[in-house]
Amino acid sequence: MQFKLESTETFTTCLDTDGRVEYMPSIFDDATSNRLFEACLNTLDWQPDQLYMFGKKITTQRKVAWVGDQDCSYTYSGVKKYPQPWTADLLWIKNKMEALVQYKFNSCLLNLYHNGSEGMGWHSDDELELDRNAPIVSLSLGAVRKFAFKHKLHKTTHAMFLENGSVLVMYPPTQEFWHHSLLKTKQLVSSRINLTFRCIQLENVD
Ligand SMILES: O=C(O)CCC(=O)C(=O)O
Ligand SMILES: [Fe+2]
Repeated sequence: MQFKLESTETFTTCLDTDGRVEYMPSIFDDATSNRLFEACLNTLDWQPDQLYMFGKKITTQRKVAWVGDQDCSYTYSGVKKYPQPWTADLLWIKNKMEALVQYKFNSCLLNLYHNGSEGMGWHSDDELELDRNAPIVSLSLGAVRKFAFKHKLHKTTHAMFLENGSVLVMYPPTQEFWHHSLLKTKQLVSSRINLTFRCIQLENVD
């Protein structure tokens, strides 16, 4: 399947203190984004996420799929994950993202939000396995959703909408200083898939 990459647009800098976050809308046109959404939805093994909140195990409505090189494993919210193999579509997307930020990724965490009642709470992507010097590239497919950053110390917030086919890049040391969240909404919204391309340091993996 051939996909179209929109001509290069410029990044908007959303955050430039204690890290750097850049947003680029329309990396893929709508038709391509929709095809990629369907491809991810239909070809990956989606599982509920499991996390611990106040010591209690929670199973989310939101679904996750973890994809990566064979030797990658990853601890997410205290649970060890083994990756699914890359599909041709995901490898194609990975190459585009790598060209965009000039960095190589070995894994991708995908989240599927069925509607506005599903989101992701405040956190930072600072797991020990992650290469702290690598950017995290986040591609959004499907419904437009609000995403926000909150500074860990002075609690300043920055919010933005992540559109179909857009990319948000979080450069180091953003994760050290800021939490981020995908906010829930009472508005009627269709489903959304988010892909975060990450770089796992293999030396730290047992
Ligand atoms: O859905 C999103 O845009 C954010 C997902 C996220 O923060 C994560 O996967 O760590
Ligand atoms: Fe995150």
